[in-house]
Amino acid sequence: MMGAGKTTLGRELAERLGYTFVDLDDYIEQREGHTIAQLFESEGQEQFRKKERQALEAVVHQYNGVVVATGGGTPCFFDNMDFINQHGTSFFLDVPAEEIMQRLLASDLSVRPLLAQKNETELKDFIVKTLAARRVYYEQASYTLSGKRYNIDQIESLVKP
Ligand SMILES: Nc1ncnc2c1ncn2[C@@H]1O[C@H](COP(=O)(O)OP(=O)(O)O)[C@@H](O)[C@H]1O
Ligand SMILES: O=C(O)C1=C[C@@H](OP(=O)(O)O)[C@@H](O)[C@H](O)C1
Ligand SMILES: [Mg+2]
Repeated sequence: MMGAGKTTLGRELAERLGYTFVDLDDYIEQREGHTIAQLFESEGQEQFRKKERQALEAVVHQYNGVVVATGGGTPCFFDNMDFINQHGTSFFLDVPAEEIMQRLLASDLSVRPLLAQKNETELKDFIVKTLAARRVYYEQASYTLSGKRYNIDQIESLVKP
């Protein structure tokens, strides 16, 4: 989910493993020459999801030994979750909604177009509802990491060949 810490943890895990780190949002922004917010604004979410899937495929083919931090919506469109699991080991960061809320409120909401311009009540409502709707996709991950803090040694041991 947005704010769960995929980008932060992914970067750290890649460093530990000596793998390349790719943040899928950053990758799309570089390919397209526009920010995620601009892409949502100019083309809408449906077109963004197509670009996101294309980027996912491109990353898988481009790198060998890569940690990918997807966007929070990536697993929930097309057969992306199957694609992810066919090509790697996946992790669902199952962070409590209350903690996600705190993290997002302390961050810049404008970079996440689905959250921009929401007040605190709307944000809370959106996170709880979206998390509930997306859980069915997220739970298809190879591993679920629950809670606010993770043991990076443990995660490393799950992916180390
Ligand atoms: N384990 C953590 N504990 C507290 N704050 C965190 C943790 N991981 C990430 N954050 C913070 O939460 C926000 C969202 O993290 P980020 O890695 O961008 O999440 P995501 O990529 O899943 O949207 C950032 O401000 C980040 O600094
Ligand atoms: O959950 C989502 O639908 C989205 C999550 C974002 O990534 P993060 O999960 O890294 O914030 C980004 O891909 C876009 O704003 C849409
Ligand atoms: Mg991210």
